[in-house]
Amino acid sequence: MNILDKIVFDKRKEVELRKALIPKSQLEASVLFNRPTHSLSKALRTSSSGIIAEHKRRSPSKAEINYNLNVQDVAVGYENAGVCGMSVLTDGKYFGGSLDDLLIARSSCQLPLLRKEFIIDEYQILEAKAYGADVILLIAAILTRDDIKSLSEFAKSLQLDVLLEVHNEEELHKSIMPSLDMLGVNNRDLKTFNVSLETSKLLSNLIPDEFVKVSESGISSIEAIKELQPFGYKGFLIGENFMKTDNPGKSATQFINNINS
Ligand SMILES: O=C(O)c1ccccc1NCC(=O)[C@H](O)[C@H](O)COP(=O)(O)O
Repeated sequence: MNILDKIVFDKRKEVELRKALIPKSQLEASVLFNRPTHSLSKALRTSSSGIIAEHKRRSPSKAEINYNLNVQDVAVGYENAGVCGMSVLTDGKYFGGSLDDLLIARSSCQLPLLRKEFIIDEYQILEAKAYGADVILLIAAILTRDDIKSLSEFAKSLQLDVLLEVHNEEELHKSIMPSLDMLGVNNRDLKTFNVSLETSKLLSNLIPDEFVKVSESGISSIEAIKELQPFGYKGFLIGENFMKTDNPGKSATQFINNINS
């Protein structure tokens, strides 16, 4: 079983337990559930940097990245740096994250927040809304076209933006539909962990113009951003490069200042 299959296998069991613990009606009745959301795709269209900065303690490809930070400091630091949005990993087992991280980020900043999760069930979208997310991620590698359609339409009905992630042409072709806002190309192969910016370049002209293009993973330099911009990318999801430092907000500030100089 590859790592992605293993994550999804574990996630199915986790979601069933979560559903038994907190009924949907309780999520729908929560304070944050009916708040207005902030659109990440709209913010990216007009942003000069397009940085979506991630909170990520560990990952299957890197093991530990940073356990010495608190989410509030990271969120405030990213907001002060002028990032366009923040991604919060909520998977516990493989990334050391939680829904509480999302809630703390929500209470700490006004940025559009992406729930970075392996979403396979509508219940997780209700959780995303109840814990303060503005955007959900759908990963084409773990979903059928029918799943992508029903989950994205459900997210849109809750005024959430949808970022659909692909890694190859086949995933892209099966996924394109009007209920998506952003198409993300993951430069990391989630089965082998190989990273190459060429993936974003190769797939860019296959993404229709109505979707905001986001390049994800393995971005660690201004040169990478400058290389990807001519291919139409407006969003750049960066995790480890900021999170491996003592002060991710400061790293993001320096990064953004260099993009704009
Ligand atoms: O990061 C991993 O090792 C990973 C492994 C398996 C599934 C997903 C994984 N990462 C999720 C992400 O997409 C990244 O956290 C995100 O794009 C930021 O990447 P990076 O800047 O390289 O930390």
